[in-house]
Amino acid sequence: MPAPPCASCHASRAALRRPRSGQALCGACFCAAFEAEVLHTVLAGRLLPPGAVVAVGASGGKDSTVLAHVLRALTPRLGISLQLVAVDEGIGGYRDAALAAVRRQAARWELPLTVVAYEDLFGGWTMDAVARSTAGSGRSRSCCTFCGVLRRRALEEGARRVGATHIVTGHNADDMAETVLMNFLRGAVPTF
Ligand SMILES: Nc1ncnc2c1ncn2[C@@H]1O[C@H](COP(=O)(O)OP(=O)(O)OP(=O)(O)O)[C@@H](O)[C@H]1O
Repeated sequence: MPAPPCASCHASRAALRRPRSGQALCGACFCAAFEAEVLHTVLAGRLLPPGAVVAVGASGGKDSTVLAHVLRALTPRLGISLQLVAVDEGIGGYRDAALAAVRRQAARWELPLTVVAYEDLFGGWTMDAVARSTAGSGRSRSCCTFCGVLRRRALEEGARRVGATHIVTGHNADDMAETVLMNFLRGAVPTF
């Protein structure tokens, strides 16, 4: 069955159906609607005032890539400036490729990039070293816990180095749902 026409421009075929509204949109109209919603959210919530220096936590993944891309498009209307901050956790075979992606993005977008490495910040400790030291101690599952805490610290340090007034990350509803589910699985639920 052919895709329906775009509900916004009526000229192109729809590429997707928006989950909440059910609206079928083509790629160009979806991107325009998404950018307008982000702009409205930022302005209505006064999240990023004019003049803000915004550090974008850039992991090289899709969420922070979309975040940086959209904020860059909105920069003239918001009157903010952007800085990319990437954290190198020192996870061999994983973060190297992601950091290379962030470097390519920074070059394409002509945005300044600052990389903060755990190894430099935490006296030679990388996540690989943390994993080795916790392996066999029955605490190896807590690697993510260590990494989350250290990453927040590293992002703050990166933001401090570039003089940022705000930090933004690509956390979204999926991440929140994942956190809630993981807390349930660990038995970390509120007791009344
Ligand atoms: N190494 C990193 N350097 C800088 N920011 C990071 C890093 N890892 C995560 N972040 C920030 O935290 C957000 C959530 O990270 P998470 O690990 O949950 O990845 P994700 O939800 O898959 O997002 P993404 O697709 O951007 O990687 C990212 O969108 C990014 O803004």
